[in-house]
Amino acid sequence: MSHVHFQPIGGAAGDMTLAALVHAGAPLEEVSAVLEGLGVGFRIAAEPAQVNGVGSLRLAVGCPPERVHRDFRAVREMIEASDLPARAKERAVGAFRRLAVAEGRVHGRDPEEVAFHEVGAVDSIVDLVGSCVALELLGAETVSCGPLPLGGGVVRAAHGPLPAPGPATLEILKGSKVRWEEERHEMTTPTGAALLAELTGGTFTDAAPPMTLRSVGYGAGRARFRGVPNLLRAVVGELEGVRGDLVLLEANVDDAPGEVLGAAVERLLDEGAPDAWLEPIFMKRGRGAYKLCALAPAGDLERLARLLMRETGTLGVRHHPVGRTVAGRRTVEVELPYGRCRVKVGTLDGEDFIAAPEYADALRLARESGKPLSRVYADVRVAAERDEKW
Ligand SMILES: O=C([S-])c1cc(C(=O)S)c[n+]([C@@H]2O[C@H](COP(=O)(O)O)[C@@H](O)[C@H]2O)c1
Ligand code: NI
Repeated sequence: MSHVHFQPIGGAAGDMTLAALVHAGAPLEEVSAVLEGLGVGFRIAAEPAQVNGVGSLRLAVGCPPERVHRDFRAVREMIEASDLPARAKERAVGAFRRLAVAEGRVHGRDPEEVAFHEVGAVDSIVDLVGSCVALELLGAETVSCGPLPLGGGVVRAAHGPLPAPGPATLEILKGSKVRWEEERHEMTTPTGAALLAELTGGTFTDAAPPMTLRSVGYGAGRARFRGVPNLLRAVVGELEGVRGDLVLLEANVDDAPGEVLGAAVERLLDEGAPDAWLEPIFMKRGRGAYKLCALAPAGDLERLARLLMRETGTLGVRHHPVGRTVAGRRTVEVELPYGRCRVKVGTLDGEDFIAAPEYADALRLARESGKPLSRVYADVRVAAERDEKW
């Protein structure tokens, strides 16, 4: 299970977050391809930067002039109607909600109707949605972040000069631990604060969980600070060991056809259950039936239990917290004469113990090359050994 810990050394903004995740290994072309599905016109330029000698990435988002009114309601509907992975949608909408609620409080507006100015809207959509997609590409299930730094001085905004930190930034961070730095610059923007507050649930701490380090990325800010490098660092790692963050949902069903049960399993998986399956059982008086089981992240218990009831018609769902011992894992890639395939490598106590070809990639290669799936698996394993990927 992957975890990303952000260190907001010089602060955080939406573009710095996306830049740090891309620099840590999330492929920008894949992020852009998913964003194109939203139908907003944009360009992203990624330029390598040196901040106090540290190699990093700086992103610039541009967009053609557009005449679309984008308030929170419109942005939310656009994200919800998209093909983004369920968790990326939830995270992105949650971040926009925090931004809209904060702006609404500052400017005395209904959050639903807070307008994101056209150019700023596309910028924020690319930064926020892009970061959530990048987290999916890195497989990040959990995120932590150190306390965000707040600078000072004045920033130029659409309505004139504003005090830094922006009033919206402070609204978003109410209830969260922050850090004050003696810089006459804005260090954390409303967009950066909203995204990181959503990803961490508003708890900012330097205490990252123990992990096996996989990659590190640096997102560069634009201003030059006197006291700290203007960088946001993303540290990506694998958590391993005992975890107690899942709940097992179970329901015995004896009156639903197989297609309905199969569809329920698919929906549960699509909606964020890490696993879902059916077990044949015998109920009272020897009646054959199925037990529908799903693992749910603790925070999604109610939503997934309701989904299970709606899909199967069952009137109740049992749930139990489940502990699990998990291995660390990372994804590598191998090149075969007929295409590329990802390989999941499992680690225990820092040592690799298994390398498993990614089923979806191997199946695609088998279909494209006409080779049996078992042959593709064998070729992938040989290539992984040959290239010392594990
Ligand atoms: O334009 C508006 S309404 C605006 C409001 C605020 C408040 O804090 S309220 C702040 N700003 C500043 O605009 C830039 C861009 O912010 P992003 O979050 O989109 O990166 C930044 O300097 C904000 O402080 C604008
Ligand atoms: Ni504002």
